[in-house]
Amino acid sequence: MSTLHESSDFALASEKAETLIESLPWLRRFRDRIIVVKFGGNAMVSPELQAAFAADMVYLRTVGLKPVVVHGGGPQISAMLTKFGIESEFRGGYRVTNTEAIDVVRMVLAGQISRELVGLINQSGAGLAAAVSGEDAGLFQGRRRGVVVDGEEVDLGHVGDIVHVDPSVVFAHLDAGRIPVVSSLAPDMDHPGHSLNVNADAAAAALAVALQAEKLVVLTDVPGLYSDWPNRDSLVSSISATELRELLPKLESGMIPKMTACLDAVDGGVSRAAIIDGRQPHSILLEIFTTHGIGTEVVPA
Ligand SMILES: Nc1ncnc2c1ncn2[C@@H]1O[C@H](COP(=O)(O)OP(=O)(O)O)[C@@H](O)[C@H]1O
Ligand SMILES: CC(=O)N[C@@H](CCC(=O)OP(=O)(O)O)C(=O)O
Repeated sequence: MSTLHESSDFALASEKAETLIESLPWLRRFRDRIIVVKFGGNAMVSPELQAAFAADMVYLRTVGLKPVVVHGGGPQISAMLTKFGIESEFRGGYRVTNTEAIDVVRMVLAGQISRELVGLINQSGAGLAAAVSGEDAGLFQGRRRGVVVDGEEVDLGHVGDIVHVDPSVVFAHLDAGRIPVVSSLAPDMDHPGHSLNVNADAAAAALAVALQAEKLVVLTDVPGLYSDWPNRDSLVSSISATELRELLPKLESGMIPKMTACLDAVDGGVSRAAIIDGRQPHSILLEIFTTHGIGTEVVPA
């Protein structure tokens, strides 16, 4: 037998009901809208968090939104490269990817992480998830890029930008009621038969623009963008595209591709972009369905 503690149970129940009611305008606003969700490798820190993420995607789809997942896997790629004895380094936030490394990148992204996420989503919502690599069905076309670090041009090897997106395959999955899970690889359009390693933040932004998504949400391992990193008092709750453009040259490492992606998305017509803490279970539900959201939001203008 269990007993009721009337006042505390009542308060807790009221709080839960208020949260549900708070979600109502957001359920209306986002109904039938596409949300691109970037799930970073650093946010996939435990099986529990991955399972919570998968359940969140099923929740979003079930209440009428259209989530599209773009996953990362930086730390997992690094671990596999180490296992194979292949060296890799990051320059300007991007992995230098030689001919040996690109095979490992593809194996980890499309062969391991994508499969795991599809499996987890399908455990929560049978048959909802479908894996799509950027190399499939003409989804992405890429072009090699270098990066300028301290004024010097650095060759990144098989690393590229997405220069063309054909989102038909993603729309087809969405129309069929599925949750597409996209890996950030692209065919190298200048070197047929070769693949490019695309930063997953950049891939998510390019896809969000092509789909004209309502929102891009990036899950990572910090609560959001710090304007004066690593000063923990400088967490930004909202920033305009103009302010972000000014801040961008002062940013470091992992935040450079992430904030560039948010800026590209908003400049490309996506209404909003947000960076949130993927280590907090169900953070995406709080971001989408509460008035103040969490993390850092990037807004146009
Ligand atoms: N200004 C900043 N604000 C927040 N995090 C920052 C900043 N500058 C650098 N970082 C680093 O960026 C990391 C997130 O990028 P990254 O490691 O590439 O994550 P992910 O795997 O999610 O893409 C954070 O863990 C943090 O260490
Ligand atoms: C060019 C480049 O750096 N590609 C990334 C692709 C994976 C990725 O972006 O994963 P996260 O989102 O977890 O960082 C890499 O090789 O790590």
